[in-house]
Amino acid sequence: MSQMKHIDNTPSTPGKFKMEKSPYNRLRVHSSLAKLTFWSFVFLGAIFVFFYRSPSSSSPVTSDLNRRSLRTNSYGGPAWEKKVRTSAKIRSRNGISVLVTGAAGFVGTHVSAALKRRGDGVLGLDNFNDYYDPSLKRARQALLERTGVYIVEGDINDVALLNKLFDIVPFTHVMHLAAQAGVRYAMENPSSYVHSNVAGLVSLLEVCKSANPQPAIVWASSSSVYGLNTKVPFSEKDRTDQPASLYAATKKAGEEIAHTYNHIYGLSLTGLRFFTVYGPWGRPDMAYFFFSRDILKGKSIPIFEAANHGTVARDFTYIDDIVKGCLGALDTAEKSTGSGGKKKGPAQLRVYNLGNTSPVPVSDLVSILERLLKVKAKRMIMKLPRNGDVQFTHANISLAQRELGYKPTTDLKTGLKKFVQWYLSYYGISFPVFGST
Ligand SMILES: O=C(O)[C@H]1O[C@H](OP(=O)(O)OP(=O)(O)OC[C@H]2O[C@@H](n3ccc(=O)[nH]c3=O)[C@H](O)[C@@H]2O)[C@H](O)[C@@H](O)[C@H]1O
Repeated sequence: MSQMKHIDNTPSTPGKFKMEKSPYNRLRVHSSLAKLTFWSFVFLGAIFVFFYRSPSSSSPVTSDLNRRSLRTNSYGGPAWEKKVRTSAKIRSRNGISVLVTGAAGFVGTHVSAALKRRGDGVLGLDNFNDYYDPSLKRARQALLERTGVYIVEGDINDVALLNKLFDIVPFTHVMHLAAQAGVRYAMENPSSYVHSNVAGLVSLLEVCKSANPQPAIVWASSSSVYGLNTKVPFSEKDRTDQPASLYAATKKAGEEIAHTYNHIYGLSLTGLRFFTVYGPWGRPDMAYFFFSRDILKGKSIPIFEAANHGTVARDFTYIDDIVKGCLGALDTAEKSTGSGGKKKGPAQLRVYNLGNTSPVPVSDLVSILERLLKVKAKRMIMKLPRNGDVQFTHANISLAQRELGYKPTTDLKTGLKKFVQWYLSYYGISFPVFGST
């Protein structure tokens, strides 16, 4: 303490000390001090105004990113590294080690659990944002923890964290499922789509390209890239240059970005176009999920229809079928060819539809839910809003069938029954629902 005082009182330069001795200088010093104090206040005032009044600091983008806790929590230390290593440890012959981004998400949880079950090493990464109820994500995390999968809490835009993970584990594969999902929400919060689906993808690929060895990457694209395409069923060869939502546009951008990283750096990249995936542990922002909630509550549900009472339909695909498609893509992914950020030869670049090949009108989806929940829905027929929805989706899956061994086996009725079973038990609703279907 006394030492501190001594340091504080010591003039920093001998010259300053000398100045204090002349009365003239003292006067000058006082007036300079007054000036200094005045300008300090002006400066502090300006800082206050900048940080608390600036429109950019309270802009929806900044406040939204803060609110949605996209920042990486602290990480590091031997205990943390041990958890990372243990989770990613391969436990079967010919197993792979996979970094699963978006592991606390719907598809991420199911894929992580399936990989772990067959003995692969799995490390999860998720930012636990609040796009929908984070407690559901925490429940999925708890589920995965029980199977031995650790989820690192962090954002895919955090390059330092990603590099650290690759330093600790030489991942053979990345299953990239972290994304801003939802077609309609893109009009409310466009920047979150750019943040996760474009910037986040680039930061992940930047890290993958420099990793040694480079991993093979399988990632989630979307059926929405077909946009206004009217040729059915949708084939991978069809045009995808007419997206109907910003969500679709960012997924399409992802496919082009994948092409670039494959071309320049020799990264092995496989994009999977998921078709309206549903099932237990699903996303509450999706229609089948909130329809179930609102039917049980006796609330009316908006059912979209196209012009001239046209049917709106989706190729709803059950989660277990999607998981098989993801594993098929991982298992057939060839190695990346680059090293040290340099391409050494051509690498695999693939895109597949993962759908069910059987579109169902949304009104039929509601009828199935009514039977399962034993409650009549209050239907409110509405015109399909012009906010990104397309009238129908229908996947041609012959390419995935041929090359990934993908073969969906669950129809909507069977899949929704499993969903409703899970929904009632998860939310503790006791209800004599089953038996009649
Ligand atoms: O395949 C995809 O790539 C996308 O699938 C999913 O989008 P969608 O197919 O639009 O699913 P979802 O919202 O459940 O609406 C289902 C149906 O209900 C209709 N719908 C919807 C809301 C409503 O209030 N009323 C209604 O009729 C609606 O018109 C639609 O016909 C994912 O959310 C998206 O993240 C992405 O992965």
